[in-house]
Amino acid sequence: MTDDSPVSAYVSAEEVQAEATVRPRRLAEFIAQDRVREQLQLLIAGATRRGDPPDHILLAGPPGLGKTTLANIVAAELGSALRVTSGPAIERSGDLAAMLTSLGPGDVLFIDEIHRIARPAEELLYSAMEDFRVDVVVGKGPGATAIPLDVEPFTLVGATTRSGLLTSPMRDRFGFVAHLDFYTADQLDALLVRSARILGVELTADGAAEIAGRSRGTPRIANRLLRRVRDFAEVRADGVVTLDVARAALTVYDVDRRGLDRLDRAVLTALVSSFGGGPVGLSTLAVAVGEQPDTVEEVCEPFLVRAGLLARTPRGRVATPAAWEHLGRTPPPGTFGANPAGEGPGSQPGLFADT
Ligand SMILES: Nc1ncnc2c1ncn2[C@@H]1O[C@H](COP(=O)(O)OP(=O)(O)OP(=O)(O)O)[C@@H](O)[C@H]1O
Repeated sequence: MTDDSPVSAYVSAEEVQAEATVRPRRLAEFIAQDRVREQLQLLIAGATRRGDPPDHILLAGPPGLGKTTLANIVAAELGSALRVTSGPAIERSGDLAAMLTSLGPGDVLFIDEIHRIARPAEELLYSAMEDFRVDVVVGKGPGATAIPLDVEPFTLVGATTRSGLLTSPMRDRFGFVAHLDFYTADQLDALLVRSARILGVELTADGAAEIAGRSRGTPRIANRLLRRVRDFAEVRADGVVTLDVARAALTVYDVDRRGLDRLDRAVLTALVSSFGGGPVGLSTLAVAVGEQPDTVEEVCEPFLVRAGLLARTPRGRVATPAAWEHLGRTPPPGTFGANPAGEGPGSQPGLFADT
């Protein structure tokens, strides 16, 4: 899967507007993630009763699961203004200091990809989060002076797809950490019904279930597939998204019944057809599908592993029996997972392993 794939979890610039149309505005409209919703609701209600801004909030989880949406919702529920930036956009700590000192009382500052913030800016953020104060350094060398500036009490909402990369001083300053999980097909079904209503798309129950099943547990992908299927329904059918329309449309977009795209399937097919199911090293596998190892590792593999189709073993990548089955093939005896004691390609140590 590449960034422009219909099942990429990343959002393109053109999609921002389309996403905004269906973005839930209030906690009550936010589908699933019940535990996180309940915890946030308590946090917001408690703070509102006391008249203080709530603790700083860290939202962790893979792309497209609703972190930006929740940041917007927190501000809306508090009736506060939202200021938005991202870790990579904060190049100099002075930029962050300017942003912090211009916040109004109770504002919500959303920093997306907070794990990518530069170290000097991160250090500035510590004192802002803890003491509502920043020290701005003026001048250089021995003559440099730190000027303390007050920051209005605010709530920081940080979002990260890589919570493991956050430093512990950073993580410790968040009073509330929420981990977002992938959505079940039923939850995505409900989400699609809601989005279809907002977009004015007629969607049958089996049409919704078909799209939900191919959406890789991710709301962003579900909404995107709905838009693609709507195009197909309007151009090639009578506008209604039925099971047949959804299937035909998603075939055109190369998204299979489990949500795999062309590259995902190429990886599995190479593994099964060229390497007997593995184990095979990452770089060998990447060459076989004509992609960079990074793309295979970071873009395809997380979903294939989560879907139980590929395993990363110390000896290399291995297709699971489910992968063989998904490709309509029968795994030979002794294939990984099929016969733990067995023989066959999967049991030959080091075969094809290069990394
Ligand atoms: N629980 C939900 N209910 C309804 N819609 C949702 C939900 N979660 C996400 N969405 C929709 O999915 C899309 C992606 O969500 P969002 O932009 O919040 O994801 P994200 O986790 O911030 O992604 P990224 O990490 O890439 O910024 C949006 O259009 C949003 O409306």
